[in-house]
Amino acid sequence: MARNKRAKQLAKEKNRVKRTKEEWEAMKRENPDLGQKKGYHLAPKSNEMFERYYRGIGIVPEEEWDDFLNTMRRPLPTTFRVTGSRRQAEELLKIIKGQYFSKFFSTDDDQEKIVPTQLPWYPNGLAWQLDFTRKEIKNDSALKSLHGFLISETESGNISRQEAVSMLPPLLMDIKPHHKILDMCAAPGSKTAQLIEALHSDENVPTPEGFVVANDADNKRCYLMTHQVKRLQSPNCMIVNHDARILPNMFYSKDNNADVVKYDRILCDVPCSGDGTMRKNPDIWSKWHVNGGYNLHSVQKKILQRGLELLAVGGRLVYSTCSLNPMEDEAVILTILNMCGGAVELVDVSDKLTGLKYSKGTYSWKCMNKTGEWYETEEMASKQFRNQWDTTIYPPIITVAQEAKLERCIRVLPHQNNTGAFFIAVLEKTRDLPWTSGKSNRNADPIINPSERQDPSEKKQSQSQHFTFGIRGKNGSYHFAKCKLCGVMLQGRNDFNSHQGGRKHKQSLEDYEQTKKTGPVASTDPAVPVKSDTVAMDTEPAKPTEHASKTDTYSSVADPEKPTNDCERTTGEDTVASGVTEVTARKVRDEPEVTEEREVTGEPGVTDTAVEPSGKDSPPTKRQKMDKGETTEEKKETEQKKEMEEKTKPEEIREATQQSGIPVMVHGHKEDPFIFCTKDDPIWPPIKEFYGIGESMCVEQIMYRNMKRMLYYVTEQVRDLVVANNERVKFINMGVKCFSSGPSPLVTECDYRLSQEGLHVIEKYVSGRRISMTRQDVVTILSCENPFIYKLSPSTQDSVHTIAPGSVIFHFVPSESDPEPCVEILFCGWRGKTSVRSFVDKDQRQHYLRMCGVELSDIKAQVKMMKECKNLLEATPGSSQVSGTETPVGPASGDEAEVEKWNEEAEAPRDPEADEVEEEINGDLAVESEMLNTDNDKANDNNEAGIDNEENMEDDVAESAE
Ligand SMILES: C[S@@+](CC[C@H](N)C(=O)[O-])C[C@H]1O[C@@H](n2cnc3c(N)ncnc32)[C@H](O)[C@@H]1O
Repeated sequence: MARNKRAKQLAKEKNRVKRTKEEWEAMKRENPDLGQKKGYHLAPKSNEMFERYYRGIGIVPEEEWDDFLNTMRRPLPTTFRVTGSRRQAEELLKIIKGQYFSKFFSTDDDQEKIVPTQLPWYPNGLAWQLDFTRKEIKNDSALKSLHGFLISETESGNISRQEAVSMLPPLLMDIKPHHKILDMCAAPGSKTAQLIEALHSDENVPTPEGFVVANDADNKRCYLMTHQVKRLQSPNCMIVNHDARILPNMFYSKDNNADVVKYDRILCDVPCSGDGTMRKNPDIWSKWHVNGGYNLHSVQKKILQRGLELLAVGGRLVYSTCSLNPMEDEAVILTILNMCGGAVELVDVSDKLTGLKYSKGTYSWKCMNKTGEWYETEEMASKQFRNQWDTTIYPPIITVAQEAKLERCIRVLPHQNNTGAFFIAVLEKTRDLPWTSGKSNRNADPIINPSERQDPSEKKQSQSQHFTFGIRGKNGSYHFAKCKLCGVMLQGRNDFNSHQGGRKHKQSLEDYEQTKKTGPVASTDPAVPVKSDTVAMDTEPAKPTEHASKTDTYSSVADPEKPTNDCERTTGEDTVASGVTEVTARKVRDEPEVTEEREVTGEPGVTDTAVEPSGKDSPPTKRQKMDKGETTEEKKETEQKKEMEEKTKPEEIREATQQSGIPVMVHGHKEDPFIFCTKDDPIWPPIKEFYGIGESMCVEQIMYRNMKRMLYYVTEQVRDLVVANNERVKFINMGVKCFSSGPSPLVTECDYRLSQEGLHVIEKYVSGRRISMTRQDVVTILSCENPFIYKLSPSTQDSVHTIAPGSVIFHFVPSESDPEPCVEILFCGWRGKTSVRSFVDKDQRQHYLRMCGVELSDIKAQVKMMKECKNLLEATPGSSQVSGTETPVGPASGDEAEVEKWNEEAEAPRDPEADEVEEEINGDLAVESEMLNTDNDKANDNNEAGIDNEENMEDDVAESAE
């Protein structure tokens, strides 16, 4: 019987796919370009099911529907925000406005111009939006150079290209430097980067004591995030790799009685169907399926539930999705709020969003099945639909939604601000959750399944004693009830049956009794802020149409100008949505299979519900998994785990630990261990001596991996957490690189060189090997490959001569007489016998040159001219000294100084990473630059650097245009 059903369903599904293919073929016939050319923008931007669903549930007011749909079909504008220290950000913004934006405003024809728009709700005017297409980038030189500029400054960590709406959740977290922050689903890390920036944003607190734990379940995406986070150069961040639903507790020390870490701020940017990103990822149009939202509802609830467990009382959690779907948004929030019985509240953040247009969270929605039938209650739903999905997807009665203050949720619709769509709910925990006792013990970690710690003999509770009944369905059964003790709203038979089973309910009862003994937490009912008679109404369920109109549109400030150009965009965030899309697509594809297996097992009640935290809403046990069949995601996870276990050899690690006597940590597959230096580590004294490092720098905060080639620095708090939790938490990455090994015959005392990445963190401890310089010196060093010391200003030369060869810190502090831009510049370099050089990568170098007022874009033309001159000279008979420049390496013959310099530099160690980049930057042209510069003209030096940089920019632009 079950087999027949399965066969039928498969056939049906096949037909559906076939029809879609046929449709696709037909479209291809109509448009021969479709699918032929590279470029996803040719994907069809319509989906009947999508339109039917979203028009039906009413989150978009009818009169705005066309505007909504048209905007969804347009490409997304480019947005970016300026980051870094306040001073640097101000200066960079001046450059952006002066050198780049001004070109857009200078209209010399009647053509519609691109108008950069400031995002009014982003602090200090540091976020901007531009509406342009790739074609426009190609054809417009101003756009091209702006694009190159954005790419370069993004790499150096001074600009973040991020979708506008994606900037909202971190802003609403109200982060302070002492906060312990958790990002539960963090990859690829655009919001993590914003969280780190926020942690470091108070310039009066140079070393924040807080930290960011950035987690993602996908190991590969954790590595993507590593790159993103590295740009921020923060010693306060750790990347970990866990399923957020069962994210392990961290403890403050290894001591068995140690407190569990509770976070002050948590970002729960859950995996979602991603239909809010269709403007950026048009392929979602064809993949979208109504089941996507139902599928993800359960995992979203579990992640949010775990987040709230890990949140400190008084702490704030921001839940967000880039989905429009109430199943993934309000339904998740409401379920979990109900489960928390008043211990968690939605926060009104409307005063923080001045200038942003958005819709309030909706009180109601409807469920649609894949054939387009609508269900407003669980009772209305077909048996198959009921069995297939969680009971918590159905809309609540209006009073419940009102009590939960669902209107405090924020839904940004694309046409409101010309952005992607987004949903945000800001939650605050006012007391311990009903099913936790406040302090977890190690064995109860994670608290995902409190029910399993219950004595089964105590399960039975009297129904009437503990529940207030709500609405009675047509068949006479209650489809709404509220637990008097824990305040949980129960919707439908499944919830009710499982709740009255008393697992979680029993836990709440214990908490209640405990509260009565130890003193009041709340003045009245311990967990239920709601008057029970509010819900004890035997009335008809509220009609969804009543609620749909609750979706008010807000515009607290005058309408910001909205660019309306039809355009395409490129952002650094593409990877975010691709991950999301993957999940969606996978889920939708998996759907018939999962359904079938549930039916085959004959377990209609197997749907996991978040209202019941005990058991059903917890991640499935092994047994359950076998019964239900794992989803593709879970299978992948299991495979990853297996792979990791195979690659981790505990015996070897134990042995290494015993031999070295220092903590050895093994995490993640293919991971080298993280090893922290000890106080008497032999690695440290030569470094300390050579660089004049004070006692205040704690060697135990220095970590290395494998061969001790690179030394990384973390804050004390991060170090303590890593050491205390290395056996339970899978750490992927942390720390900023502060030294790298590179022995040189010129320096016998110390084999380690300073690294630019961690320089700003450790420089305050370094008293030796610092060279103060003028701004012109900075330009000289950054624009020539190995300028002679005599090319520097006299005062700088004096300073250089007091220091022996080796790694150094170059430091420029602007004085009042220095022209703008006026910022402090600090970078690593090398003092050779007769020359100096920088160890700064291409993008950072460009950034510093800009911060010195060098206009890279204008240099290009000059260098082009120089190149032409050079070619002309080469073609001229008798110009032998210039033809020597064709030799890419080695000095020009006969020039003594050049020969000496060449010999010396051959001895100088090079940073392997910097080398790669520098070779790319300098290449033959830089060598040419030195050769061409026979007259020591510094201006020409700068120009040469300019051509390199500009050419690299062009490459970048070309790459991203690909
Ligand atoms: C919407 S994306 C996060 C985007 C990210 N916050 C950002 O701003 O760049 C969702 C992420 O959740 C991850 N994910 C999916 N299921 C997860 C789970 N059970 N636990 C933790 N992460 C999960 C995915 O790998 C994906 O990277």
